[in-house]
Amino acid sequence: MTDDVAEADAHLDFDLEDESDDAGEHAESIPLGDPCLVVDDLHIVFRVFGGKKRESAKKQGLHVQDATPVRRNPVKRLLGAGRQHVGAVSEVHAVRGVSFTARHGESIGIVGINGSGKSTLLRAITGLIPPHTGSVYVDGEPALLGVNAALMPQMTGAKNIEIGGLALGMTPRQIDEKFDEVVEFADIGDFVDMPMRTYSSGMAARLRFAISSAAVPDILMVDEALATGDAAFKARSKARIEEVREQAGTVFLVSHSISTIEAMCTRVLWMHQGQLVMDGPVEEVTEAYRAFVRAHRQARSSARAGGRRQNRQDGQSRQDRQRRS
Ligand SMILES: Nc1ncnc2c1ncn2[C@@H]1O[C@H](COP(=O)(O)OP(=O)(O)OP(=O)(O)O)[C@@H](O)[C@H]1O
Repeated sequence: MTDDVAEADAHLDFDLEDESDDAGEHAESIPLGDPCLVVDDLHIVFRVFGGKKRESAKKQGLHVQDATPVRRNPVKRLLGAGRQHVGAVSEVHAVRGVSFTARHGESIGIVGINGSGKSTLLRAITGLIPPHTGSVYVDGEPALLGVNAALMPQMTGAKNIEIGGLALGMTPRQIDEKFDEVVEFADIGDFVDMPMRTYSSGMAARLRFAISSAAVPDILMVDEALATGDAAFKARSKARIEEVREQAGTVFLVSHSISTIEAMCTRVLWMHQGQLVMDGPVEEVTEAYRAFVRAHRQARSSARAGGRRQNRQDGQSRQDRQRRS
């Protein structure tokens, strides 16, 4: 663990106490295969136009700096008039020097407070975001259809199963064969013929998970989808994750629910302020992460109590002064 963790700011937001249906369960370790993914000193930097993201990223302790101004060709500048962003260009260093190796058959949880870089790391592994520096070597095809992935909200669930399946490299025939299974797994019933924008967030997340795991991918990425499901869905998801691992696939699971991570993973990566602060067996990392979260909750509530005390004292002194004058 680095000093960064000890210095973490008070911008914390997570569900540590959501100990749910899967509390107390543990994923079984299976013999691991060869490495299937190597992440080597990976850095991801976003260029941000205007000040809003920059301020929120700064609050989370991320490294934000002014970027060198982009010189635009004068003709393009004129053509683009009215579409230019207002405010300075800055950079958010969302992933900072992350390195690790994953093996076939591993189920790896990624934990960390909001804005620590978990989703960015997943998206970089799938190739959705190019590395600023460093490298990602993948053996196999990662499937990422987490809750942030863009299926088409205006299209029906059925059409999205087709699009999602094609995006994952399935043939139209394979999609046809898997169709009923996906609908049943997602438990969306007749909603399959309704546009996805009419779905509850839970239904949409379940459908994404069902699509992304339909083809038993080499690397399955799951970003929070399981958090929105009920006990039965979680049990089905767990079985699906096991199936992927047994067929020598690798699973990455981002979740704010420690009990879900404990139930479904065999290894945990803890991200903080874009860095990998701990990488190890589930119990070791979740114990340290729980302690970190509790310490910061305590620090935050003491700071709030101190603030209230100070306000009361200030109010009292004001009243005293008014009485005297
Ligand atoms: N497209 C983007 N442009 C600019 N900054 C971004 C972009 N995507 C993410 N960021 C910033 O990068 C940092 C890491 O974000 P990321 O979504 O990876 O964190 P996270 O750990 O997944 O957070 P959460 O738990 O809230 O989902 C945040 O400060 C975020 O504001």
